[in-house]
Amino acid sequence: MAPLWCVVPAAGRGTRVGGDLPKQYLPLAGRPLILHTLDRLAAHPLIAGLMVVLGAGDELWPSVGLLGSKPVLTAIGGAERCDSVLAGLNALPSGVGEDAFVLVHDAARPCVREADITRLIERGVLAGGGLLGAPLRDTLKRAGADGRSHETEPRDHRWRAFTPQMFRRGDLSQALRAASAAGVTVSDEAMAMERVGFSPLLVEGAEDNIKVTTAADFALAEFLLPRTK
Ligand SMILES: Nc1ccn([C@@H]2O[C@H](COP(=O)(O)OP(=O)(O)OP(=O)(O)O)[C@@H](O)[C@H]2O)c(=O)n1
Ligand SMILES: C[C@](O)(CO)[C@H](O)COP(=O)(O)O
Repeated sequence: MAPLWCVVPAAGRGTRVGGDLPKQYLPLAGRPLILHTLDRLAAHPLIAGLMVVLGAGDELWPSVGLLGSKPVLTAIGGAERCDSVLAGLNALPSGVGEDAFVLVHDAARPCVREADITRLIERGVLAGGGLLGAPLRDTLKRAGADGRSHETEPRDHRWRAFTPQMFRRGDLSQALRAASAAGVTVSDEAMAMERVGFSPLLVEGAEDNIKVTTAADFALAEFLLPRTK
């Protein structure tokens, strides 16, 4: 199989973490969070190159000092994650055809496992596209504005969505444009594809592929990093 490009949205502000710096540049085990993610992606034998999507006016990227033999390009993202992903897709090299599969992986998920990426690619290609995720394992409550549980919802057939997600470049670009034109902010690539009638394959991945979202997640990610190689 020909190696794929991976778009890495890294243009968020990390508001839920707080602080002055976007979370992707905060230290995790002594190095910027984003560097762990990019190193892991670049080391994957089925990944050809990285398209890192940065925030407008990002002055920190040059100091990241990513080393390696694979191409790393950058693009400027937008207000929402979906805008950033579309900007990254648009900026991919012309050699990446519309029919080529591309991966999208959050900069904020540094603990992704090589084996999970491989499984997503192998199964996703046959299915026309898919995403890593995991079935819900907890009882699910519907909360009211009063902070009380008003209903217990069925958890059957409910999955949490992770990244990477993988689709054909042209299909995903079109689906993201369609959502944007309709004024819908999709929270992941699969949602954009679902809206145009495609049913992405759910590929079960490790639950420790966490998204660093709050300050407390840094300690968890630091614990997980050496255990998820
Ligand atoms: N406009 C945006 C928003 C998010 N992202 C990226 O999408 C990934 C997942 O988003 P999330 O965890 O929500 O990051 P933030 O938007 O930075 O977090 P917050 O919502 O707390 O500000 C991150 O790698 C983030 O940098 C992006 O590229 N462009
Ligand atoms: C794409 C994603 O990682 C799937 O879980 C997630 O939705 C991105 O984070 P956000 O908080 O929705 O921007």
